[in-house]
Amino acid sequence: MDLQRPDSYQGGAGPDFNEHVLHKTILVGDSGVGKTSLLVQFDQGKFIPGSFSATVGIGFTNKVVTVDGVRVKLQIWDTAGQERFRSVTHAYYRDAQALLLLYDITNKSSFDNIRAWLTEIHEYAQRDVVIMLLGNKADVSSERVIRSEDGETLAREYGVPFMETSAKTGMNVELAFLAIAKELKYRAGQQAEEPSFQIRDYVESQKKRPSCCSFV
Ligand SMILES: Nc1nc2c(ncn2[C@@H]2O[C@H](COP(=O)(O)OP(=O)(O)OP(=O)(O)O)[C@@H](O)[C@H]2O)c(=O)[nH]1
Repeated sequence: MDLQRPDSYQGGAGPDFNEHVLHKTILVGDSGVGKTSLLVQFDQGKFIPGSFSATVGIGFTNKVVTVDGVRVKLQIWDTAGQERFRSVTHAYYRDAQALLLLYDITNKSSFDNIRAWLTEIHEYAQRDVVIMLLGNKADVSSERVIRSEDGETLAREYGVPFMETSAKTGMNVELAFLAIAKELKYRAGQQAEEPSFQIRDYVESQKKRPSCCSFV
């Protein structure tokens, strides 16, 4: 796949600015937090229950999201969370415009490792990469060990948007990708007179809404 850099990132682009541009988005986080499941839910609207099969290497899915009447093409890369694949996935950070960083609300170490993931992201990714923190498996309330407030606090500390998701029920899955697409669209087409788009404010305002998005 030929990844194109969005020329319009310099600003001043017209309404079709990203019609042929793939915005590279990467899913990262510890093994088992639900990266593959989140992508399958977003792409196919389904959850495949059953035994856990760890991702080997890396793969991608293309998806078009319509935001404010504009088609935004996301190329979403699903990485392997296991330590042994880390050097492979680092190589992909450099071209990423957005990173969805996941932990599992039922797994404390996956949350504790978020700081290390953010250190890696700051080391290998572009300085202006869009980062969103997701606390996944929010449907498993009986096994929750990380409170929503803890996710909020960590996200605030790093200045990134946060939401809890469930790849099983679909809760906030579309919203997470839509918010990323909106931010990327805003950055690509930014005009001096345009009101600024704040992804964190947008996420906060949309979190509670049952449905929010339009996909093609
Ligand atoms: N209940 C529940 N289970 C989930 C959810 N997301 C993922 N799972 C389960 O958690 C396990 C791991 O999910 P994966 O999507 O394979 O995790 P991953 O992050 O891609 O793992 P690696 O490929 O090793 O990095 C699987 O058994 C999934 O069915 C969720 O939101 N809710």
